[in-house]
Amino acid sequence: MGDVRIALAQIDTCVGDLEANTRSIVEWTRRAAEAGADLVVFPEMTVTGYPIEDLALRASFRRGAESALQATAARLEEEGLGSVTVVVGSVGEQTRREHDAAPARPTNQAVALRHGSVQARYDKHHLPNYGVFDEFRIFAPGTEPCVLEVAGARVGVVVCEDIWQDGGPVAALTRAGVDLLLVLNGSPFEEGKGHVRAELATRRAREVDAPVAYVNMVGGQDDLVFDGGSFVVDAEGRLLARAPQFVEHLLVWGLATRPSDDPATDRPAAAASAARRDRSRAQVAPALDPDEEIYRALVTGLSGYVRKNGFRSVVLGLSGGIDSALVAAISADAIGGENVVGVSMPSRYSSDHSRDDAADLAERIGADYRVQPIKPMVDAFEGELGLEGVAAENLQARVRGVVLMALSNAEGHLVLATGNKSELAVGYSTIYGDAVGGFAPLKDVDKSRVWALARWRNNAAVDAGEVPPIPESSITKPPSAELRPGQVDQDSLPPYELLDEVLDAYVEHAEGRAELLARGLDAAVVDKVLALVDRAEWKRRQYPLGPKVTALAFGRDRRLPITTRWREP
Ligand SMILES: Nc1ncnc2c1ncn2[C@@H]1O[C@H](COP(=O)(O)OP(=O)(O)OC[C@H]2O[C@@H]([n+]3cccc(C(=O)O)c3)[C@H](O)[C@@H]2O)[C@@H](O)[C@H]1O
Ligand SMILES: Nc1ncnc2c1ncn2[C@@H]1O[C@H](COP(=O)(O)OP(=O)(O)OP(=O)(O)O)[C@@H](O)[C@H]1O
Ligand SMILES: NC(=O)CC[C@H](N)C(=O)O
Repeated sequence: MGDVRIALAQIDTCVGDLEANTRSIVEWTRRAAEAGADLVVFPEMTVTGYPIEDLALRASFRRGAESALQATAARLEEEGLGSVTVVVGSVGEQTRREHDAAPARPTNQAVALRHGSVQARYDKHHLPNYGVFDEFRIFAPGTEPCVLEVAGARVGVVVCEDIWQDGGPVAALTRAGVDLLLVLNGSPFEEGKGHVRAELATRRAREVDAPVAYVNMVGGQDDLVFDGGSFVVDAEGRLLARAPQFVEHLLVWGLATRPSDDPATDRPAAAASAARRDRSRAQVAPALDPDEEIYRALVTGLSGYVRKNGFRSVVLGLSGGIDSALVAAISADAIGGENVVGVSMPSRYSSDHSRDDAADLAERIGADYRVQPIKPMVDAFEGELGLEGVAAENLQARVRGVVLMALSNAEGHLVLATGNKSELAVGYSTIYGDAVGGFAPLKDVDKSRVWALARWRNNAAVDAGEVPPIPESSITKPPSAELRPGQVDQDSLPPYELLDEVLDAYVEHAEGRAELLARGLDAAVVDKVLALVDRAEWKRRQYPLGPKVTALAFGRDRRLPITTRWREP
């Protein structure tokens, strides 16, 4: 047996775009073939995109995916790529037993294509059903392991969650003996997850006593961001190759084995670690700094959402504050500053510096900057309705929401909501006001991190010899909604540093009041924050979606009843 060249095609698929996804499979297989690959492996559910949620339950969708898969096999052969073994993911159907009256259930499938036909199919065994995943609802689990023969090597195939659980297919492959374990992944990004994936791969590599090739998808899909970062570890878990994060990439690596009648061991020679060594000089992309990683995840999430939903531009209100400034900078990095419409909407309480900072920011990022005073509109509403207090304050935010939605309707921009995770936690936004929009880039970023990301982005610009996008005063000024004279957030909220500490314990770690007090937190602060968080559940449910970047994002990760009388004792 000679060298087996393996290509990990880290691509960006779009859910439901069978045509584009399969075109991409052919294109990246061509690149892999040019790089001399015997085997090219794509991410989880390549043909359909991931996650497909209840599309899996539509027979018409499953038929469409299967015919796209068959057409891809034929096209690969027609284009002279048939000798490469191509492993892709798709939606499959459970093999039905004879006399089985129940309709076949969908499966999350890996499929090996070669010479124009399907060589093997593997159904994912372990279906994740926690956090953002609901795979038990839509898929039936597989029961059989899968081993491919590629250029004389035995290649085991599993899908994502299969390596997160003990037993099942990895145990079966250990018994069967493999030279390589392939893992097709749709593993959503969250802070620090790279280490977890590497540890898991190491564990499974040692278990099967063979290298593990882990290929992950890249790109944004609704509230999920896929960061790529595909990699290969050897049988001891040492890193051999790693793709960069947040970009499509082809990672090529060579597995070399000695002849199959290895006398050094009585185990199947193909599975013996002594019979394997890595001869590749594949690249190892450097790991990213934590702030850069999150910033780039946000950029990827936003650009994916904009592009895949057919938008070309975004619109947002520029207040001169840090949240809108950071969202504008992320937008400029995602789709180009010229596609960002920033609107300053001064009210009677807007300070001069907030307008200057908004204009300065827009100039720095090259945005389409507009000024739309809202005073006449607010006055008209106030006069007609006779409003005062909170009702009058919120009117300003609501008029701004109307202006942004009007620009969206008239010119086709996606409206961005600028709220951050801390505000979302305590309901500190005006519903149907600054909470309007289609996408909320900072939804999973707490206020402390908002400042850190702004500083990171500005420093990165300085390092690159560019103009920092965010005006320094937007970073240093005290946060204010400017809904009444001299208002600052800290009139009604604890300092953000303290607020974020309480939120981290209560929301992210689901600690109770007693545990919070045991941390030494002030009882009055704890009681206030918990009451605000509990009361704001309904507001969060109506908030636009935004990219998940932490272990626990509001939305699918944290599902609480809105109507509940439970309060922390
Ligand atoms: N359980 C429930 N189910 C359905 N609806 C419920 C509800 N509880 C209240 N409501 C509704 O919610 C309304 C109150 O909510 P809402 O109208 O939003 O108003 P509200 O939450 O009372 O006030 C908005 C707060 O956000 C602050 N803010 C506003 C704008 C920007 C920023 C910022 O810094 O970014 C901060 C502002 O200073 C104020 O403290 C009620 O009138 C009621 O209609
Ligand atoms: N004068 C304004 N002109 C345009 N948009 C505004 C204005 N004031 C508020 N907004 C919009 O409403 C959002 C809520 O901002 P607000 O100033 O109330 O609080 P914030 O959370 O501190 O946000 P920021 O840090 O962006 O100021 C802003 O991010 C911005 O999109
Ligand atoms: N698609 C999957 O099976 C992903 C599940 C796995 N726990 C991950 O987050 O990577």
